Amino acid sequence: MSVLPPVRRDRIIPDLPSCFTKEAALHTKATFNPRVRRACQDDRTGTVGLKISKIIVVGDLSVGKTCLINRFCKDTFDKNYKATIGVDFEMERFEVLGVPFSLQLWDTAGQERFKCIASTYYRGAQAIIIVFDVNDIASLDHVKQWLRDALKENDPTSVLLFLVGTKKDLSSAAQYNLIEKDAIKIAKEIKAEYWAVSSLTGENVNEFFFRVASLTFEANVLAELEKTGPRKIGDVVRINNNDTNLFKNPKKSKPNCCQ
Ligand SMILES: Nc1nc2c(ncn2[C@@H]2O[C@H](COP(=O)(O)OP(=O)(O)OP(=O)(O)O)[C@@H](O)[C@H]2O)c(=O)[nH]1
Ligand SMILES: [Mg+2]
Repeated sequence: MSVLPPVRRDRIIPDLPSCFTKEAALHTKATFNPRVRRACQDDRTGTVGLKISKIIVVGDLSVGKTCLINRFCKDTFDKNYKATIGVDFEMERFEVLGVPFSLQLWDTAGQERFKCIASTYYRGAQAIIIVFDVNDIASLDHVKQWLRDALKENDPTSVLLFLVGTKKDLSSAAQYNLIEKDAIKIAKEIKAEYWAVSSLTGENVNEFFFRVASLTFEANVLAELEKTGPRKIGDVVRINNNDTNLFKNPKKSKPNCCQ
């Protein structure tokens, strides 16, 4: 018997959503991998529907990490800045190709004094979302450092990377185009998929998280098929095995390493 309510209708993903730009995408295929589609049709997705995929969101202070998550999960926007202390998380349940799929979105602190608390929660991520503010070039310059820190706790060969520019509403088209060039260059260097969003207007926020859910789901199913059958040429498996069981409550307790 299921202990969970049905997935919200606006969290159902029947097709692979498009990338933001083909210039910096994890892949540019129009549909889900055929093996994944077949596995979903034939009910051969194993434990994928029972697990939670951990997604961590990192980046400089005040770039808009919390607002991004709140826009997607609660459809709210707060114009007042309240620093995240350590970490927080939200759960989002989807249905992808008819299979239930859950993401745990970990919102981490960008402020230096809370970073050591936050970094203890980096481990076991299936995707890392690195956030910068499109109006603040310094926050883009710090992206690689955030990635280095997050990868200390994760397997670089299996984790999916996303680079997200926020506060697009505050930028003129000319300013935005300028920083986009640099951002796409960095996204390509670090092999991340690039997105630009506004949590104030909601522009691209749902599209972005649907893409994160879809690509993480696809990687999970491919990893599951890898366990149960022979690999076929052309399949890309990028996932680790640190997912959490859906029926266990993640601990929110905070370590006391920071003063
Ligand atoms: N105009 C505009 N303001 C935004 C947007 N996203 C966030 N902000 C504002 O930027 C400030 C910081 O946002 P937060 O989401 O709290 O930033 P954060 O990255 O979580 O910061 P830390 O928790 O300290 O790491 C707030 O005043 C938000 O209202 C956006 O898309 N557009
Ligand atoms: Mg925050």
